[in-house]
Amino acid sequence: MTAAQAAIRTDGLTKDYGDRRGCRNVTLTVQAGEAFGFLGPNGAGKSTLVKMLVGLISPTAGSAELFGHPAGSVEARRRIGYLPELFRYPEWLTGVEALRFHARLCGLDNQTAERRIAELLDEVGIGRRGYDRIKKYSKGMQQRLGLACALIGNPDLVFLDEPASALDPVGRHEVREILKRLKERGTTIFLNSHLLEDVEQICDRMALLNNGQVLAEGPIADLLRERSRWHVRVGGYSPVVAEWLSLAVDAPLRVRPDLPLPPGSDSVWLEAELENEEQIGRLHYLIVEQGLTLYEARRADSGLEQWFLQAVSGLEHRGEGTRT
Ligand SMILES: Nc1ncnc2c1ncn2[C@@H]1O[C@H](COP(=O)(O)OP(=O)(O)OP(=O)(O)O)[C@@H](O)[C@H]1O
Repeated sequence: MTAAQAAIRTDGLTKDYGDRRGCRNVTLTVQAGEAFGFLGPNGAGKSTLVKMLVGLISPTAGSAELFGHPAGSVEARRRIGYLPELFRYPEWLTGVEALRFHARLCGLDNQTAERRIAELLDEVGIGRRGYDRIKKYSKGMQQRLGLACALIGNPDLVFLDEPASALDPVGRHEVREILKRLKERGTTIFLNSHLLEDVEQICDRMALLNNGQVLAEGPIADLLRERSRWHVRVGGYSPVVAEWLSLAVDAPLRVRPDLPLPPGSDSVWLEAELENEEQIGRLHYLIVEQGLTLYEARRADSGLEQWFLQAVSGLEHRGEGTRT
């Protein structure tokens, strides 16, 4: 990819709020068409970075470009959509009126705006409720409206700051599907989220921010190629076989009597700490080879969740109190 094709390029981007650190020396590239996850504990500086990228606040130092244009410039803004983390729309408007307002801001003519609004009401699951006043919307409905507003101008790059935090599991699933469709259409997605499962399913690459600084960055698959915990349910278990399996895969294996079993089952759950995903294939093979029955196998945690917890454990989190 050439420099001009990068959707986002930051160089030493820094923001201080007086003596409080927002972001420090962030250098990142997000290629056009990529879905990029931006993770970090509360107060890490994620929203601060997004606000600089969309041009809502100015950096203290460093620079940022979107599609080769300075962040905040009209040329850059023309290509983006933004769903802020904390947003409120005027409650007396209907959802459709709020969307019309955003369509005007994006410079859409009336005909295009009405067509886009009808498409988006459907896509984000608001439907006919779009004609209700926003004051009657639940938080989840408001979040769906926010997503529609961010997408109204058919942006090349969309910044989503916690787009599913107020949604129930069905709503989260729907938003995930919307983002997957956007990605298929080639839209670049910058996703700030604490919902690690969403990041894991949608994003190609990610960065982890802590205390304003990037701790790790790369393809999710590479970052996750680390130790993971697996649960396998087997029949015909004996301690001797389990010990043999543990030696054969070179990984600790222990029984988990606390995990629920189907009624009447004489199977047991085993937990394996594996260094890499290849080991799980070998473990399955050996279980069957030893004459045990393999009923089910699953990853014990979201791989990303475990990675995140390990990455930030022992580090100082800024929380809301620590100064620069
Ligand atoms: N306008 C502001 N004035 C002063 N300090 C601010 C301001 N905005 C953010 N901060 C501080 O900057 C730091 C980073 O905040 P930011 O909101 O960017 O973090 P975040 O990673 O988005 O957090 P969260 O996950 O909780 O949304 C925090 O310590 C916060 O208190």
